[in-house]
Amino acid sequence: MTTAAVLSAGSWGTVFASVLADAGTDVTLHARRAEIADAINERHQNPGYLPGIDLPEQLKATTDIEQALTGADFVVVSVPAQAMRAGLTAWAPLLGPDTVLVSLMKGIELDSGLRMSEVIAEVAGVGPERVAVVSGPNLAREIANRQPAASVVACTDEQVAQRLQAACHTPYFRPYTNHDVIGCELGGAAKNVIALAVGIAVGMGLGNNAQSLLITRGLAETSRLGVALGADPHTFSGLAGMGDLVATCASPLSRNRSFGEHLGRGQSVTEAAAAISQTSEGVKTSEAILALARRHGVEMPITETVVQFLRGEVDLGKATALLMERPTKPERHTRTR
Ligand SMILES: NC(=O)C1=CN([C@@H]2O[C@H](COP(=O)(O)OP(=O)(O)OC[C@H]3O[C@@H](n4cnc5c(N)ncnc54)[C@H](O)[C@@H]3O)[C@@H](O)[C@H]2O)C=CC1
Ligand SMILES: O=C(CO)COP(=O)(O)O
Repeated sequence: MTTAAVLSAGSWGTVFASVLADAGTDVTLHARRAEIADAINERHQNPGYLPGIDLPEQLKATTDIEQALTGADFVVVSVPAQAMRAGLTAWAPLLGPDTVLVSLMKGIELDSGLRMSEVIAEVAGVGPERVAVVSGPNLAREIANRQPAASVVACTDEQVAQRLQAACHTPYFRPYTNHDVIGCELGGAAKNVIALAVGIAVGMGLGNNAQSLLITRGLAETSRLGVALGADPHTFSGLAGMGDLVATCASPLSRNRSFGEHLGRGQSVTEAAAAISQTSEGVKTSEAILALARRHGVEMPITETVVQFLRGEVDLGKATALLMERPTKPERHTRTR
């Protein structure tokens, strides 16, 4: 039987662990707090993150990281992107020699500009063939309710991707394999920044035309950066690109979109963070993506405006003007700029 450890028991970690359990994988979920592990083991619930959701009875939880990691075929990491390096540095000595590490995270590391799979490979000292990524339109609460969803399992090693695909395929969760790790990860991280922008527009009372503008041009600037980083451009019209962007930007369940809505209604970044209370990766990842774009000479006007607004350099009116009053241009260039 395939075995997996999932670190840790936040929204998506808990739900993806449930998907693995429903797919017949033997899963241990690592929780930092004993009351979460107890609630999962005794009542099959994680009320702090997923109130009212019944988790699979076969899903086990522990606060003992060694117990979680020992013998795991897959170690699935789902913590805030900026906290991942520190966490994995502590866990790395406990990993088995053949363990495959799986990232569920949709963020870029702020200091280094590295994607999560790159940080994992660096910290764990493993090659890219032992690191996989799961990314797609996967709002945790919908999947917790076993509503149909699809996702992408990306790895440079097709056989590893297929093993993970089998380990998480259920009647309600349909994973596709993909070899384009760069594109899948960038699509997941960048859509959080665009979801912030869409949320801001919604909070300002702007309509569907403005939201569609941000989604469509957001995808265009994401694709430009992706191509510059070596991604396959087709990935951005797939589940991990357009698919995730549309689901996140359209859904009130998205923390990033909701965070943006608070900002668009005039709240500060601190007030919005307090109101959301869960991970909104786009806030810090916007800075990381803008730095990457500048390094590669790629223009990302929406991301740049989100960053300026989050820094308090422009207000809502100026941010809107910055985007709308840019010099006009053809919709599609063959160059990256
Ligand atoms: N929630 C969702 O619908 C989805 C989330 N993701 C991604 O999964 C990753 C994790 O997100 P969620 O599980 O939703 O976040 P969350 O905020 O619900 O949970 C974060 C988890 O990380 C743990 N953690 C470990 N070190 C931490 C630290 N230093 N600071 C704070 N928490 C720490 C927390 O205890 C908690 O269990 C993010 O990168 C997110 O973009 C991806 C797909 C869907
Ligand atoms: O990644 C997600 C859906 O695919 C979840 O988005 P949020 O992190 O904005 O809630």
